Parts: sequence; structure tokens; C-alpha cells
Amino acid sequence: MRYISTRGQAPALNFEEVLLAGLASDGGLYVPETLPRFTLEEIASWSGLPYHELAFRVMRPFVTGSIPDADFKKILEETYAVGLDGVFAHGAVAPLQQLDSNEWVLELFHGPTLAFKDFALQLLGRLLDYVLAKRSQRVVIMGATSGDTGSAAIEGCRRCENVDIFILHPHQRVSEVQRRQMTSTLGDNIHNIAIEGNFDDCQEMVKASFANQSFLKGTPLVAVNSINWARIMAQIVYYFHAALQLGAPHRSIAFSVPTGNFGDIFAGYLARNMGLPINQLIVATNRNDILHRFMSGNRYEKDTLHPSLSPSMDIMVSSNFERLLFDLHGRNGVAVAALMDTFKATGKLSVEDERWTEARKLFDSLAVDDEQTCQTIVDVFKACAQVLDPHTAIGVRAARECRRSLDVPMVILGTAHPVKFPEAVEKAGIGKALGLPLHLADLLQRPERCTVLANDLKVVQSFVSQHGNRGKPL
Ligand SMILES: Cc1ncc(COP(=O)(O)O)c(C=O)c1O
Ligand SMILES: N[C@@H](CCOP(=O)(O)O)C(=O)O
Repeated sequence: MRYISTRGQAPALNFEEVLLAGLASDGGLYVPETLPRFTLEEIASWSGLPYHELAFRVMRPFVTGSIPDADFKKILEETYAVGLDGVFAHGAVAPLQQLDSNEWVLELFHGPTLAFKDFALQLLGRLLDYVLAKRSQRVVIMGATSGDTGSAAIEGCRRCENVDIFILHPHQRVSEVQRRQMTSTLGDNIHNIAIEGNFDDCQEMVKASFANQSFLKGTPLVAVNSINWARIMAQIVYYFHAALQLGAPHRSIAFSVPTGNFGDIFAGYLARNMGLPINQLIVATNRNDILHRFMSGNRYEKDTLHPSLSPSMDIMVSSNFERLLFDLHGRNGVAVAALMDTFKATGKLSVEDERWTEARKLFDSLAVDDEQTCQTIVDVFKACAQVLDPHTAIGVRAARECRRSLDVPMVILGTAHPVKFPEAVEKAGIGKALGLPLHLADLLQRPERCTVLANDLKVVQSFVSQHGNRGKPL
């Protein structure tokens, strides 16, 4: 499998190279040159497979040529192991919970850091270990987080021999549980940086660091954000897993996805293009609604970023939207590069009507404010005694308002466990019932380590180069 850049100017890479690449050298994002497509019979034959075996079948074409089958199988078996000695605390790995008639939440929060990010980052850590050991190479990771990617990346990579990891989060804009999950994982190769800015500032610094890596003095830079193709690849699997349990591929399924960086929903879009009969994808945003404004009115325009009760989705510039633009423009990298240049210069873009209409055949969208989020948490709790986290609640609200057919099962991606967001759950009036799971029971008492830095690229890059070799200078 070869991977090409959405801006068409960077060299094509194989899987191993793309895993280590982050952003492409032309500023674009890597995508598969051709997407594998499975027949309905093939997909049907996967019904009832354990998660790791399904993962092998879905992802195998993406790693072919870089990782031998036997090694990949072993990595996946370890990644999606269940139980007390395993990684995921639910036998089904990603169980479905029914909320209402033909309406389901796909619980993606039974991993070690209680959010969907574990599905990809547990795999990414193991893949990096495998590839870096083979190459005898050390790397520096830089990641930006609005709260969940950070802890999942640290948890996924902390045992990696050849990695120093730097996670940038917006100072005082993540929940206390999210912050402590990151800052209480101590190790001389783990570095938490609180930036005096917002998530977009953090993400911009990471992207700028890929563009000019001289501060790393030759040590390669690797991404843990969803700009890294491996993140998206791993997230495709649970769309197949959920759909197969609900009767696919012999019937269509709809998904509602709480969205920020457009990575998770882009994985659903790819699952559909790989043959899974998905008839609707709902983009569910909080009041930071650039993606909703695009889907509802063809306006992708920067605005002020507002803190919300769903902080992980307090994102304005959605990295993976560029991957969708690439497909909408017939995979023409020159056209995408021109659009992204316009966006950089003006903070705005829109596409030709027929391209937007094409997107709207599959995607619907809704922006949900804090009050509606709390109301949805209350509604669901009263109806079926389930406590939703605020991000999942946004997905439920959007599913209920945008659903095209009551006959098609609707799956809402349950992206995080509610204990991560006590503020929202308490605002909804049902906070007292929630306790941290056993492995995090003493989280609020654990010592923390974190450095607060100015919103300044040079300051951050200098910190990384001073600490990038197990805490020592590069
Ligand atoms: C809990 C939660 N829900 C939803 C999202 C949105 O996912 P994406 O950025 O892939 O759109 C995120 C992070 O981005 C998250 O942490
Ligand atoms: N919501 C994310 C933001 C980063 O998104 P990513 O998918 O690009 O890693 C977070 O919780 O950090």
C-alpha cells in the first residue's frame, strides 16, 4: 500500500514511512493511494469475529508490504486484549448500549484512559515500538490535545523504548480528570506542556514543528494526532464492528459522531467507501461549529474559539477536513493546496456547489450548545438510567434531530466516559453517582508534573530541544 499527500507535492510513502511521517512535506495529510474495497459477502463472513480478528481483516490491506501478517496479528491481539490483565475493560471491547428503539450508543470508553482515542493510540504505541526497534531509531513525538488524545498517547507510548513524548494542552481548558490523567503519568521521557492559549494554538505549533524540524537536531518528529494516518486507520474498525452486530452488511446503518478534528467521522466515511453500507453520517459539534457551518451552508470559516462543557471538541480548525476536501475535489492535490492557501490567507473557504451537494448526500450536521447538552444528559438519564458524557450527549442530540430514517439503526459514538467530565454531569444534576474506575481511583491524589509555557513557538521548540533525550538536551 502506498500513501499520497492531499496537496500532491510530497513523495508517496509506504505504511512504515507514513507511520513516522506526521504531516507531509508539502503541508498536506497522507491518505491511501487506493482504498481497499470489500464485497458484501466478505464483510458478512466477519460477523461474530473477536475484535482483534476483525481489526486484522479491516486493516491488513493498509499495512501490507510493511508488517508481516503474523507480526501484525500479534500486535492486534495484544492491543485489543480484554480483562484485568488486558487493555480494554469490557469483553466486547466496544459494546453497544441500546438507548431507545433502533438507537444505540457504541461505547468506546472501556480503554485505559476512558475515551475512544485508546483504540488507535494503544495500537500506535505498539506499532512505533515494533518499527523503531527494527530500525534502531529514536524519535520525538509532539502532540496537541484538547484533553483526550494527550492521555491516550502518553498511555500508549509510555513504555516505548525509543520515544520522548511532548504533549501540549491548553492551560486550564481541559477537565481536572483529563489534566491529571496526563500530568500524573511520570517518566523521564514524558513531558506535559500547558500552553497559555487554546487547542488551535497547540495544534498550530505541532504542525509548524513538522514544517521546520531543525530544532530537533536530526531526531525525527512523529505525530500522535489524527494527522497521522495510523490513527484514522484504527478508528475505521469499530464502524465495521458496530454495524456487523446490527445486521450489516445486509442492512444499512447510520452513525452520529461527536466531532472536533473530523478524524473519527472521517474514519466512518472511509468505512463506507470500503463497502460498509452506511447511509448517513451526522457531524455533531458543540458551539464551536465550523464543520456544521460547512455542512449546512458551505461556509468553512474561522471564528472565535469558545470554551464549552465538551472541552475535547473546542476546536476550530479541523485537521482531517482536508482529507475530505481531497476526495470532494477528485483527489486533485493542486486544487486542495489552492483551497488551503485561501483558508490560510483569509480564514475562509467554500467549495463549488456540486461538490458540496455531493458531501450532503451522506453528511448531515447539528451544532449543540451547553444547555442542550445538559438537557440531553438529563433526558437520557430519565429515560434509561444511562449517564452520558457531554460529547456523547451532543451525538445523541444530533442523531435525534437529524435522523433520516427510523428504520435504519442509528449508532451514536460514545466517545468518552462521563467520569472524565464531572462538571457537565453535575450541571445536569446527576453527578454524585459517578466514581472513577479502580485503576484511576487515587488519580486526584497522585503527584503531577507539567510545565506552563507561553503561547510562543520558539519557547516551546526550545523546551523540546532541551528535554528531548530522556529529559536531557538533544
Ligand atoms: C471525547 C471526544 N469526543 C469527540 C471528539 C472529536 O473527535 P474528532 O476530533 O476525531 O472529530 C474528541 C476529540 O477530538 C473527544 O476527545
Ligand atoms: N479531541 C482531541 C483533539 C485532538 O484531536 P486528534 O484526533 O487530532 O488527536 C483531544 O482530546 O485531544
